[in-house]
Amino acid sequence: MAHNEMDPEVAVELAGIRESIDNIDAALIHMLAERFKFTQKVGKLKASNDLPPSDPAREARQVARLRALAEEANLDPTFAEKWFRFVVEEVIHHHEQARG
Ligand SMILES: C=C(O[C@@H]1C=C(C(=O)O)C=C[C@H]1O)C(=O)O
Repeated sequence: MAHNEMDPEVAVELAGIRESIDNIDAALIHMLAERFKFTQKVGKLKASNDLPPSDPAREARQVARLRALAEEANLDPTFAEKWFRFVVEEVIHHHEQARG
């Protein structure tokens, strides 16, 4: 079999696994969309009460919690923290915009 050809049984197995990956990716997009809906509400609340966009103490608690959850789930805690900080950076950007 040529290097770039796939055994039909392998192709079927791969397609089945990829269906689950596609479902998980779709769920992640929906969960992120919901998370941003709630963080936008926090942004409005902060803007109308003259509170700062970021809350480093809350972030530190969340980082500790998520790192522990990642360890329990056999997910790299450094990756979990990177993901969280990436999302929070976008949230804070939204909160700054909400302040006008
Ligand atoms: C959403 C908030 O605003 C910011 C974003 C956070 C987040 O996305 O988890 C956490 C803390 C804040 O820096 C909040 O204060 O709860």
